[in-house]
Amino acid sequence: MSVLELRALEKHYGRIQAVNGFDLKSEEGELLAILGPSGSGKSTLMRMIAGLEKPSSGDILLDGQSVLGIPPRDRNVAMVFQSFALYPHMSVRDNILFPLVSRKVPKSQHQAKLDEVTRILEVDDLLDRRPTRLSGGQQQKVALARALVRDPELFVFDEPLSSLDAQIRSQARAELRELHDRTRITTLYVTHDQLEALGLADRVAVINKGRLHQVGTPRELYNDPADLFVAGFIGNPPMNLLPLDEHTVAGLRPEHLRLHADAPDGDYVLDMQVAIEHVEYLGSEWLGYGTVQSGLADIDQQRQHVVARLPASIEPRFSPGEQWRFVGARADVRLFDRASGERKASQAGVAA
Ligand SMILES: Nc1ncnc2c1ncn2[C@@H]1O[C@H](COP(=O)(O)OP(=O)(O)OP(=O)(O)O)[C@@H](O)[C@H]1O
Repeated sequence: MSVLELRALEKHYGRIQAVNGFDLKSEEGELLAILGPSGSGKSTLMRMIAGLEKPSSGDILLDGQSVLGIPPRDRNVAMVFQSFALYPHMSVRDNILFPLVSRKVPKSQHQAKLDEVTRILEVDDLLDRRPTRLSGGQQQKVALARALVRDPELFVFDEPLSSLDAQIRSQARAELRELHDRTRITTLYVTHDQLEALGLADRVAVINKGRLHQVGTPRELYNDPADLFVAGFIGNPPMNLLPLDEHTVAGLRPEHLRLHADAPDGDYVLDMQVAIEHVEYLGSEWLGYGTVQSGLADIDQQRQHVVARLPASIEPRFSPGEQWRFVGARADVRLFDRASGERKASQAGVAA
């Protein structure tokens, strides 16, 4: 088990700041997800860790030792790509053994390593086949076996599930987690898919435009986003972000937007009249969409949309075309500074 540490890591391409001063440290044996939208710097970061790209400044350490001077093949970092990058002309067996051959590990050790990883990944019956004849899920297992065979100190996964069908993705996710729990190899899991990051990782680092916005457990990110970017990115649909006054944006999860009529005596920070526009039934829940008519700052300058989420078991009492009074309780509302986007330290001081 190893600890990966990034210190003030930067990469710029001319004037583009692809990675902008990252400080990040994994725990030993942790599965740490790097989550960000397209162009946020995920690939650049990963390539620097693998040694394929040189940082502009800063340092990358494995177990306290800088790896910057070490060429990629000597870094004990195993990458698994979204394309799996298997060699089509080689059998599954030769694909799995390839890292041992290229690192000149004595042949006498190959069979034991092969047995070990094929048992863990349950690919014993695929060894004589060509990768092109395998399903996506099987190819993924072979790619994982090939990464595991060299006993890496660190796994770096680049969206390893994105080329799989939606149906087998959740199963593949569970298998990845199981593999991690069994091997406890420190893993960096790079993805733009929040479901994957939140569902798999011990902690998630949220990045955007080369900047690290927040590192936390999935629960911390969901309940306590550090800034407006994280608040607007995590959750589907994400937080309602509503201008409360000149200096403050209020964030409220769709499931916390409630009808005033259901609990008229609460301690509310948000109290709004909402015109219902449409209601969606999604099987497990209802989503109600509306626009705020009163109760916020700047309401006359721009339309403020809100989304409310209800469990499918509750029939919505509101219908399109109606106006209802909706509220957000103090305990549920998160406050952000409008200018900086940062979370405000205290919920106090805002009038209900
Ligand atoms: N070789 C390069 N030369 C110039 N700019 C680059 C280069 N590689 C990446 N960039 C720029 O750096 C920024 C980060 O790109 P990067 O590929 O790391 O993002 P990403 O999060 O992996 O995106 P995606 O999810 O779309 O792959 C982008 O603005 C990109 O255009």
